[in-house]
Amino acid sequence: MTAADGQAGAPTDERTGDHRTTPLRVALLGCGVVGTEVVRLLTTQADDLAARTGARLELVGIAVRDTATPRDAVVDAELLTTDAEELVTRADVVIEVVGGIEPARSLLLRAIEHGASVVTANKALLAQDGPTLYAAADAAGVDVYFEAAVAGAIPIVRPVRESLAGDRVRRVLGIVNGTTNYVLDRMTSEGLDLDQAVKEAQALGYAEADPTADVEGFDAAAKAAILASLAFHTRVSIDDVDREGISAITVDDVAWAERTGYVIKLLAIAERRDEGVQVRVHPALVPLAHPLAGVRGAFNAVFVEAEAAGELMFYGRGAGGAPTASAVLGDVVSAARHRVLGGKGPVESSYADLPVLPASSARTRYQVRLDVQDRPGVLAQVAALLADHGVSIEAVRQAPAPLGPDGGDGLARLIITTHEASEESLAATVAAITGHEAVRRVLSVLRVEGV
Ligand SMILES: NC(=O)c1ccc[n+]([C@@H]2O[C@H](COP(=O)([O-])OP(=O)(O)OC[C@H]3O[C@@H](n4cnc5c(N)ncnc54)[C@H](O)[C@@H]3O)[C@@H](O)[C@H]2O)c1
Ligand SMILES: N[C@@H](CCO)C(=O)O
Ligand code: NA
Repeated sequence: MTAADGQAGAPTDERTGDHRTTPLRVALLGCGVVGTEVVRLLTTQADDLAARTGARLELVGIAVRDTATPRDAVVDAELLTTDAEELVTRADVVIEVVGGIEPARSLLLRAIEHGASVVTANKALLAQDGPTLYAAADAAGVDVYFEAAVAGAIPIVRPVRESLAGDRVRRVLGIVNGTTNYVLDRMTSEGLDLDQAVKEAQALGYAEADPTADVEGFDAAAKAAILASLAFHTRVSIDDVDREGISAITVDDVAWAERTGYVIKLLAIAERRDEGVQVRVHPALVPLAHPLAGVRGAFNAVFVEAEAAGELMFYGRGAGGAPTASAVLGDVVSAARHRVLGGKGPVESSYADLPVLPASSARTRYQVRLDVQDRPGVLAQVAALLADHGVSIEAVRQAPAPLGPDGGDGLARLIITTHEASEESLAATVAAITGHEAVRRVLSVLRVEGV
């Protein structure tokens, strides 16, 4: 089937307003949390989708691992197949919601070779090997769409790739992983420990098949790489992203954050510097007054700072079957419209080819929490260690250290917030502080962002 099939002169379906009577063949790969909701939308919105695209979207097959697995009633058992390789050769649009690198990559490449446009939610694949897919699609004259791969339902890929194509993006700062935001939120509001909160996120369908991808920041790093590539017209892979997850964050960290006017969030940060771009994912203290601090539960939010546009904020559901399926269907409609009316979606833009800078080039503020001997001169000695390393103090708070298993008597807790410092000088400072005889323990070192 070619785009020309649906152009002027084709008959119009009176009920739906279709410009053509030949349906577009849609193949679905994967029928899990997202796939099931994609089927539901394709089924329940069939007439509207036909009117919006100009052709009926006919689901011609659903590739699954096991056809005997019990499924939602919306899934027609007749459409199930375990032969994904065959299925992708007989579709105009292939939707991939299997996840992982293989066989998703081979199946998408095969679909493209056979002339299908593809829609994927697979950030892991795009962040590792997106350019291979983009090049294949470009050569075949078909589309690759991936709105669902970053921040689920939130329109963010399209705005960065298309709406801001005439501007210069300076910085992207986002909460792009629903699971970790949910977990940190539950730790903050309910005092749950990390494992309990992860189990809840899994039960709610937010977490990846292996929640390590969420907890250790791999999922957010993949999204950061995709966003950075789009924002800076430069190839950024997941290997370029400096990544730290939330597994070391304790209920104590979360409680102290709140006491000092912050909330802990896992942030994805992509910045344009004079020398190149810097992309990182890590937990950070966000001031309670900052709009990102109010992003609760599994919600996501992305700030984009562009030279002409100024600050933009995108907010909504970043995970879950139905929200993610919404983004998938939006892409399916775009790809299908091109099939009907001709034309093509955006291709990869990597012309700027900026260097990706190492993590050590990042400059940010830090908060260091430590217990010290409560005697004259200790605070001055600790302050001198920061000064020796060129790290400027913004604020110091002191409180009696809470009694712990090894006692708290005679100890004071210091919470030191710094001005901007390089990662290198901060690390050297913390090493010096840790080695000081009056310091009992350094409890945490967290970056402060969004100030
Ligand atoms: N769940 C979310 O909130 C969410 C949000 C955004 C993006 N995504 C992405 O969407 C994709 C799917 O996520 P999900 O949550 O639906 O995962 P899932 O684990 O619920 O579903 C994936 C399905 O694919 C099936 N599968 C695995 N290998 C297969 C193969 N070779 N052929 C056919 N089927 C196969 C699995 O059996 C499973 O049913 C992933 O790339 C994920 O990163 C998920
Ligand atoms: N596991 C991901 C799904 C959305 O990509 C999350 O928690 O945000
Ligand atoms: Na999105």
